[in-house]
Amino acid sequence: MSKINKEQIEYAVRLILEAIGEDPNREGLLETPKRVAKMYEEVFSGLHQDPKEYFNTVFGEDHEELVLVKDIPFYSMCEHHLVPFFGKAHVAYIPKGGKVTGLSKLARAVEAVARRPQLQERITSTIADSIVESLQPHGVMVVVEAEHMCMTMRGVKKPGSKTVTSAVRGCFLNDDAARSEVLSLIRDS
Ligand SMILES: Nc1nc2c(ncn2[C@@H]2O[C@H](COP(=O)(O)OP(=O)(O)OP(=O)(O)O)[C@@H](O)[C@H]2O)c(=O)[nH]1
Ligand SMILES: [Zn+2]
Repeated sequence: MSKINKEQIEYAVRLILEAIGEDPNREGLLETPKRVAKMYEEVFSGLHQDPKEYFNTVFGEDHEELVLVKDIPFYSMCEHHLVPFFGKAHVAYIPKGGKVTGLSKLARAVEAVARRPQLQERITSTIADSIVESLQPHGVMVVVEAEHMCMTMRGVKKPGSKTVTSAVRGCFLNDDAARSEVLSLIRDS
């Protein structure tokens, strides 16, 4: 069963509609609280997932070289305004001791972390730390680039501006060449 209380969301959405001066009983809005509740259940489903659970299965592959999954699209909700921010995550790691995970698991972890009220910095560091804790690799590097709707459709109104965050762990911290390699691979399309 879902841990998200859809009835409570529906009630709250009705209140918001009233508060902005709308009539929640007009035909076009009758189903809106239900739709919003269903949408929130989906976009906040990551709150009840642990990204580390995706790394439970590992292949005993003897590859201690770079693995990079880049351009993983994600959608998240800014925790300050509850409007979307979205972009791409790039996840790199150097496995150790045969702990090589499935490539799709890296994308699943991004999804689980993004589908919560979030900050871009926290998405970036949570992904990196989950990989460190689960796979104990030589190093991890996560780069996230995103456009924040709270900076484009409202407030400072700067459409097209992008925020880039990175989290660097393990051997990448002391290895400029390895960091540059990841960055240039991310840039090459
Ligand atoms: N660090 C960080 N800040 C974010 C993120 N998403 C939104 N913000 C910022 O959170 C801040 C909230 O600022 P406040 O002054 O409390 O809220 P506000 O009056 O709505 O701010 P404005 O957006 O400047 O109108 C804004 O500067 C947003 O740009 C994020 O992922 N990381
Ligand atoms: Zn915001």
